[in-house]
Amino acid sequence: MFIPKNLSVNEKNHLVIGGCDTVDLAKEYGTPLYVMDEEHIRTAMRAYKNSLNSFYSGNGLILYASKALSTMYMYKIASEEGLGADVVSGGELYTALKSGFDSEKIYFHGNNKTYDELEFAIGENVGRIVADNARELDIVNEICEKKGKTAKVLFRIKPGVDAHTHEFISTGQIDSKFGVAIENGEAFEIVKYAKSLKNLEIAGLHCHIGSQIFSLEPFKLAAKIMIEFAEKIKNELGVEISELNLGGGFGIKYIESDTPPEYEKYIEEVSKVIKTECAERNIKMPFILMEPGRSLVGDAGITLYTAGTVKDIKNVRKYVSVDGGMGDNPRYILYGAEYDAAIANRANETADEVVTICGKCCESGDIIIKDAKMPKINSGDIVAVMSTGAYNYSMASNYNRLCRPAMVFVKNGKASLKVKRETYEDLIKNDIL
Ligand SMILES: Cc1ncc(COP(=O)(O)O)c(C=O)c1O
Ligand SMILES: N[C@@H](CCCC[NH3+])C(=O)O
Repeated sequence: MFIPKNLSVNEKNHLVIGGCDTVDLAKEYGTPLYVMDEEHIRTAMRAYKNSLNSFYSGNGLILYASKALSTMYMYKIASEEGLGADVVSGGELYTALKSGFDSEKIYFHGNNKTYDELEFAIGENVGRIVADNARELDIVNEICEKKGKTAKVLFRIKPGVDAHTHEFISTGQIDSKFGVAIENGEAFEIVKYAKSLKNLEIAGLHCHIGSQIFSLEPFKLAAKIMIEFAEKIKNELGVEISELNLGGGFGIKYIESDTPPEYEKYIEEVSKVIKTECAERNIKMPFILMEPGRSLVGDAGITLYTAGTVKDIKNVRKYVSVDGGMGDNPRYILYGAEYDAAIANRANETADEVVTICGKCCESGDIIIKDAKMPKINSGDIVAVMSTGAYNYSMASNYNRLCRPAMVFVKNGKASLKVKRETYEDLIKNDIL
């Protein structure tokens, strides 16, 4: 059982986050409940920014990869902290804009942006379109022609780097649906093609090699390959990039044995590679973008559940069912993801049982933690699952017509509701009899 550093235990033996007693939170807002530690998020954002200032003279911008947790309040925090945002759909873009986010600082991603989405993005003057393929360039060019605008584009490049992460979240290799590869010449061809389109301005290159990565080596290798490619298009096409976007992917601690390096180290090392490679190849040092998602919000969040059925199948397994599950956290069923948990109302008890914490959906794979080492859990206990801030709410579903949980942000002992709990009415609001 591992309790992240930003959590503590109070005199009632209750788990505390952002100065708030989690048992009180569960009482006031109900369960399941997503709880986000606002100060922790802001501190992580500042750490990224400060490192960029220290190691790359501030010549860059941190973009919040909002797919990790896309809510209006999250865009507000990112904006207040001076970050840009990476959005990947019309829906994320709409949410960001509705929160008042500066469209100039929005980078629009996606491997299959629709015509409508691109028209929306260009109409709203998003800062950059990160172009995935040649078809998309044609659409962007056509929309710009119609609107009398110019779009600034980056190209999503597959640098051919193995990120050593789960197959489903590995994206830098040639066999990936995202972007164009360097190794088969497609990347070169797309830059050449873009040059021929009159309503585009080539701003630079982008890569993203995967997610939940612990080793710095793949990031450094990707940066090197991207600068080599920048040199090639400069020499052979006369295209000089002004921006290099290195994506996100930085891993976080979900369980005790996870050991992510500090992001300061990551930015320091990658900056060194860029400086050296640019100097050697006579390339102008590009404006750098980084797109962390998980590492900004992942370990800032916990989910509170109420334990219900406890089923001890002698000599087989003990199951504790909670009032949520794969609907609010599908990461076990998708990736076999591992989590740690505590009993919020008896936080300091010794973990001397092995139990499987499962959800209430009609799927045997609806598990949150398999074989968790926990103190004895009784019906009615509040179970707090750690590090659920990223890719939980954003990937939540209404499977089995469960209502998506509420989300509160906590800070200095105060909680503020930022996403309301869905109601049965919400579930049927688009149904037609
Ligand atoms: C293009 C792009 N940028 C950034 C991210 C954020 O990744 P992470 O949450 O692992 O930092 C992703 C998701 O993997 C992505 O696809
Ligand atoms: N959703 C994934 C990561 C994919 C990141 C987006 N490309 C996860 O929960 O780990």
